[in-house]
Formats: sequence, structure tokens, C-alpha cells
Amino acid sequence: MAYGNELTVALLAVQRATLLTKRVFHEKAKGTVSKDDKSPVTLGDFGAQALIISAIKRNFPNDEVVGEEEASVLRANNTLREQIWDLVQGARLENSDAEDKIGGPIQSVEDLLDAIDHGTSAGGPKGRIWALDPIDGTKGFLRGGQYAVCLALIVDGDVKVGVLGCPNLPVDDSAPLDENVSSDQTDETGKGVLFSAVRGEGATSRPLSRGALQQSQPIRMKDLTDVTQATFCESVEAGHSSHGDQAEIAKLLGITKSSVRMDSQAKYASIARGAGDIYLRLPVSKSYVEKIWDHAAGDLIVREAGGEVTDATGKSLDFSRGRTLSENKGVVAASKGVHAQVLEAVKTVLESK
Ligand SMILES: Nc1ncnc2c1ncn2[C@@H]1O[C@H](COP(=O)(O)O)[C@@H](OP(=O)(O)O)[C@H]1O
Ligand SMILES: [Mg+2]
Ligand SMILES: [Mg+2]
Ligand SMILES: [Mg+2]
Repeated sequence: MAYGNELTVALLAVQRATLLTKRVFHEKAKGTVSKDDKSPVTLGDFGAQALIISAIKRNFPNDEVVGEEEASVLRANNTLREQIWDLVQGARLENSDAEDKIGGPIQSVEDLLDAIDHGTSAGGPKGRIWALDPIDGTKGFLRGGQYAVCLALIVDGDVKVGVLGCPNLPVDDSAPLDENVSSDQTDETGKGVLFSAVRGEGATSRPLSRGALQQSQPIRMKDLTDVTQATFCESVEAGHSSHGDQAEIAKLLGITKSSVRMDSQAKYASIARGAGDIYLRLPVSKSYVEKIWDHAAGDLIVREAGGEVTDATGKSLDFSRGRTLSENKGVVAASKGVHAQVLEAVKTVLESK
């Protein structure tokens, strides 16, 4: 299989990072710090970024990483740094071959900080670049909702491998979408999914484990032709996409079911496994540019599951422009049978503004 080694490393690295994020998820104090743009970052985000980059560095030392977080806060804050060091040391896969494959534990606090700060690649159209979102949906993570650990390999501007670790999604691919939304903080039975795709080779899901990788199974978008029957999902956060525009679009399409709100790229994963049909993310502001780490893995997983992903104007998402999707506005993801119709409605609603 093309990119087989990259896929294995990415799956194990994401799986190991979820051991850490799950632990922080259940802690009352998550070490939340506010970033310059006022958005939150937690012990979970820093720890997961360190673990995943360290696995990439060990296996592919020449590859670049576009990671969401950086370590300056930790360099200045001893308490936070020590807490993350403890968490990172505690996050080991319970299968020594698997743990060895991704390089084993991080060796020192300096290595930990260096790993986090290795995510500063400018991105772009040439070379091998990993896009990493250590916790996507940090606000959901803090609220007890959905979140995803997201990793994708982009080669010469094209996404080749995508992995999403979703600890709070049901393992059952056929669970209805509204059962995918909330997580039970005390009971993890039947929850935790690792999604992946390789370009040209389809998309899969498997249960998250604490050791070696579990057996995977293929996933497919639902074959929907009557758009009025669609289930559509959108962000929980009204500040991240326009709930108003999205409601107008749904109405225009004759969709009667209310939207299912869910944090993170769990939305991409959910439509890819056929739990939902449409994911709409329409801009709330003219100035916001989407980040590649918020979309790279999900975009590939949906397309490999037989879906179509474009922006609000019908263009494919362009991951070759740097750290952001500067050539795109919004996201419209849907099954092939209805995507054109959905896009038409999106254009009609946006042009009327
Ligand atoms: N104004 C805005 N418009 C669109 N996305 C935004 C935004 N402000 C923040 N985001 C992004 O929305 C992501 C979460 O998406 P969702 O709403 O689907 O859960 C955040 O990822 P992080 O949680 O990794 O920071 C962040 O990058
Ligand atoms: Mg963030
Ligand atoms: Mg994100
Ligand atoms: Mg994030």
C-alpha cells in the first residue's frame, strides 16, 4: 500500500496522543491558557502535539510539520511545563512493538519543548509536510463534547494520508448522528474511534485501543439522492460558522430535520461513515481564514469515503498555500449525489447577502 509506513506511524502516534487527551478530559483542572487570539489551549493540546511530533521526528526526520501550538507559554510557566512532562511520560502504548515503532517516550523536558516547537513549518506547495491539530474542538473538549486529534500528510500540496482520533464518538459506525453528539464523561464503553484514509485507497474506521492497532473496516458515505431527507451537521460554536446562513440553506433545500451540532473534525468523520450526510461551515466573518490543520485529515477521509468536499464557491480545498486555506472560503461537504444541489443553495443564500 502506498504510504503504508506513514499511515502506521500516524495511526499509532494519534492513538498514543489520545491516551493523554483522554486523561486530561477527565481532569477537572485542564491547565487552560488563553492564546493571543483569545482561543483556549490546554495541557491536552500541548501534550498531544509533543507526542505526535516526536513520533514523526523519529520516523521521518526530514519532514516538516505545520502544528497549531507552540511552546513559549510552557517555557515561561514551570508548573504547566511539569504537568505536561508528567502527562507525556504517562502516555505510553501498552504494546512495546507499537510504542517502539513511534520512538518510545520523550527523553527530556528540553526534547518535549523542542518537539512542540517543531510545528512551525510555513507549509506550501513542495515537499512532505504534516498538518497537525493536537486537539481540534478545544472548546468542545472543555465542555465535555466532541473533539478530535488530527494528523495529515501533505505531499507537494496534496493530502495523501489523513488520521482522526475521536475518543468520544461511538465505535458503531451505524449509530445515529444525534447519539454521536454528547459524551458520557463517566462511561467510555463503546466509545473511541480512529479514522483514516490514504489517497486512492479508501477510508476506514477502527476502535481506538491502548496498545496495538485494532482491525479496521471500510467506511462509506451514505448514498443519498433525496436531499430533503438529509441530516446535516455544523459547529456547536456560532462564532466558528454561520448558523443563520446554514439554517437558510437547509430550508431552501427542503431539509426538515434540525441540524446536529458537533465540535471538531468529528463532523467530517461522521458524514464519512454515513451517520450524517452534509457538513456546512460558512464563514461568519470576511477576514477569517481557515487553517489547514482544521481540515486536511477530514477532507481526505470524506473524499475517500466517496464524498465531495469544496468551499462555498465550489473550489476544492487547496492545501498548497501555506498554513491557511487562503484560497478558500467556508466548507461544503456532502455525498456525491447531492453535493451539486447543496452548493447551488449555498451560492443562492450567500449571493443574497
Ligand atoms: N472565526 C472562526 N471561523 C472558523 N473557524 C474558527 C474561527 N475561530 C476559530 N476557528 C477554528 O474552529 C476550530 C473548531 O472547529 P469546530 O467549530 O468545528 O469545532 C478551532 O480549532 P481548535 O479547537 O483546534 O482551536 C479553530 O481553529
Ligand atoms: Mg485552537
Ligand atoms: Mg482545530
Ligand atoms: Mg486545536
